[in-house]
Amino acid sequence: MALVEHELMEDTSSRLSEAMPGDFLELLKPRVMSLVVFTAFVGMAVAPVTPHPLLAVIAVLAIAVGAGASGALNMWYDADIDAVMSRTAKRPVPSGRVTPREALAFGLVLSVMSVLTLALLANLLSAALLAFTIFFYAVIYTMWLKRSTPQNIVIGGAAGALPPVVGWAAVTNTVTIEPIVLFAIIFLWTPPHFWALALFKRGDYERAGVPMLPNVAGDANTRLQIFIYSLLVAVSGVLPTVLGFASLFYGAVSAALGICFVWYAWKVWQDAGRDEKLTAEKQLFGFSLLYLFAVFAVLLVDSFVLKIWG
Ligand code: HEM
Ligand SMILES: CC(C)=CCC/C(C)=C/CC/C(C)=C/COP(=O)(O)OP(=O)(O)O
Repeated sequence: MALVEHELMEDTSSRLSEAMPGDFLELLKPRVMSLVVFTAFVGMAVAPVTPHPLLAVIAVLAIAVGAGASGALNMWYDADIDAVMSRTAKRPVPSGRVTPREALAFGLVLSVMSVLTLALLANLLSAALLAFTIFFYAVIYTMWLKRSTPQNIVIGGAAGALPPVVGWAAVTNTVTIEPIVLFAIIFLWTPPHFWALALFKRGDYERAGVPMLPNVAGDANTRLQIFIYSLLVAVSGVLPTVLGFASLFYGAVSAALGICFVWYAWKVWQDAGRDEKLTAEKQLFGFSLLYLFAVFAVLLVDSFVLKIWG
């Protein structure tokens, strides 16, 4: 009888679910991580070396797997808050398609594999940086900052900004001023990128009890901070030219994109409370994605041209 009771009370999370491969793919946050991996690739491609093509492919794959793994660990830990937010409720863990144990094991195994791959096939510096990035996002941001401070995104943004540094280190075994500038661009870009979304997903974060800036500091304060960060984004975007590792062409394009970024942020600041559909906020979020992709894509083409003709 006792045995039957024990079996009935057994923790069902230890059983394997009937998850499909697509559910595990979703744990990797593929859409967000595609841009993360692109920035890592650009960090690698602008480095003043010509790595063996196989090393470059393996390093990009390792960073992609590490980024995805950190997404799986984030979804494992955040299942409780994801369950109450409309944007995230259908994710594999809160919807029960993947058990928490499976998500945790998946995230841990992929993290170890990605770091070991860089350590064995690239170098220890890039492996340590990747391990630190995964740790920073999965532990420091997800388990601590996200639930405890409205500055969560500002500090946590360091994790999202590190991939180009990892990419650069994988092929050069160094960290110099160039990848630090790429880090700065993404680091300063993260608050306007995320707070624009937080303004139109405010209800979600309120329900989940997550202290995102709009819920804690209020609407007007968030809009002003978005505007200030957007000015810093525009300035950081031209630094590669100012510091001499990108051309005037890159400088002109990134300056134009930076002015557009400031313009969208200005509209968010000025439109405060006037538009119920929050169009300006949605436009700024969309433009933030285009901005980062475009700045890194132009830098990639620029460095390619400079390497050939420079
Ligand atoms: C701590 C830093 C960051 C936070 C908190 C954050 C937050 C978010 C959130 C909540 C979304 C909406 C995702 C969804 O719809 O499920 C999003 C979308 C997105 N983010 Fe970020 N983000 C951060 C950094 C980054 C970085 C560094 C990149 C790329 C370099 C990035 C790229 C994207 C992309 C591409 C999307 C659109 C995804 C889609 O279309 O579904 N984010 N971000
Ligand atoms: C190489 C490597 C390890 C890269 C990691 C890069 C990184 C930290 C990306 C963060 C992007 C992201 C999805 C943030 C979401 O925040 P959230 O978790 O609060 O959003 P959610 O509500 O959508 O889960």
